[in-house]
Amino acid sequence: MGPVTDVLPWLIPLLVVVVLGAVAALLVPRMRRGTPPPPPVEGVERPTVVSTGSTDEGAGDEGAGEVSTRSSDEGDGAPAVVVERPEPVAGRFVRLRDRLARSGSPLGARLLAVLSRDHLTEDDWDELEETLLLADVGAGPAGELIDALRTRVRVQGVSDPAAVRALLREELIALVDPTMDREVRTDGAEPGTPGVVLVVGVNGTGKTTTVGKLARVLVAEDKSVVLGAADTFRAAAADQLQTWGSRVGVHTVRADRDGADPAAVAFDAVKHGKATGADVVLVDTAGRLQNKAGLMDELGKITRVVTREAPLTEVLLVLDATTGQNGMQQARVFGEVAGVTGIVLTKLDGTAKGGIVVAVQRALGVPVKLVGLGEGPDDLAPFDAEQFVDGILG
Ligand SMILES: Nc1nc2c(ncn2[C@@H]2O[C@H](COP(=O)(O)OP(=O)(O)OP(=O)(O)O)[C@@H](O)[C@H]2O)c(=O)[nH]1
Repeated sequence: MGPVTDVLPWLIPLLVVVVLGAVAALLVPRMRRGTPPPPPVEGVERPTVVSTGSTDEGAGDEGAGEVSTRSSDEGDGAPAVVVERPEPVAGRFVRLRDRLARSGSPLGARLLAVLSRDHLTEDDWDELEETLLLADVGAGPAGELIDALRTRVRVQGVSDPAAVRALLREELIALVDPTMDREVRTDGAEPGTPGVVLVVGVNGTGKTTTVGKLARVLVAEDKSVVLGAADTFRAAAADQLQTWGSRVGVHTVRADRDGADPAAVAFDAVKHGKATGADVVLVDTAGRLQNKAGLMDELGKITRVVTREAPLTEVLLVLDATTGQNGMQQARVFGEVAGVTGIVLTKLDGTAKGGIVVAVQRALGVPVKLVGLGEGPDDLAPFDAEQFVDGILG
């Protein structure tokens, strides 16, 4: 064989590898870019704020809903991006409620253990009250529950464990208050405007995660959503939010530098949502609680600026259920400065402090609307008083 025929068997595969490499080098950056930026919004001059889509991966890997493909809808010929289909909202609390009873010594089990004793003594009633206080129900509501139970046990002469359990269930439901309106307001307040949900709370409570999970709830309800990354204080917060959004094909408006004006980002997000006919804009904020005046300035400015475009329809305060009385203090400050209309209690999974639901509603006079029951992307559920009580009774 001649030199050419000697070389051919390895030269051909080599050429194929080189050509494939060149094609991949052209395509991969384009795919990474994912959903292209939205059309420019008239009247927005601030060059510091840019709108970007992304196909990043990895926000909370557990329990993702079904995966489907949907083409990016901007029509510039960009390749299809993979988006997830979030789990339906109906039935979420039932799926997740067992997690309420999973903590070391569940509230319901401890209450029932005392209530099932024969002839309840003063000490037994004190023990019941103490159990409620340890679960962060708060002194007022705990006293009310004990008084109501004592009266009913005495008047009705209840001793059968099933009947005692039924009484306790009724009284706990009354305490959580099933009559409160827990709907998250996501419909636009005026024709042609999106619903605008401002999400506030201290860093680390699960605020950004909650905005991401809430976007999935809305997508599961076939709503079109825009996210505003107005937490410009922590560099990674906007990336984290964008990652959540991109997993369900939701666009994020964010600043191109750390420390940009949060109000400008919030404004641009709402303006973009309005211009593109989105149903809902969710705005994540930084919520640094260094002092009340600073917080009031920041949230006040965001509210003023955003409402030039569209009225706020909901202000959700995110609270970490595991922080007990500290959380209550934060709740009061935010309640005073931010006009909170609903509470999201996160990390209710695996805490014995479920009573915080009652305490925080009393302190702020607004309902718990959503609860976080895990780190999975669809572990956020609309709150329901009866399901909650059944969860803590186990
Ligand atoms: N177990 C559990 N963990 C949660 C829940 N919600 C959020 N987390 C976790 O709490 C941690 C903090 O969440 P983030 O969303 O980053 O908190 P943040 O309040 O936005 O903090 P910043 O972005 O710094 O403002 C993350 O590890 C979340 O996975 C929940 O309902 N249950």
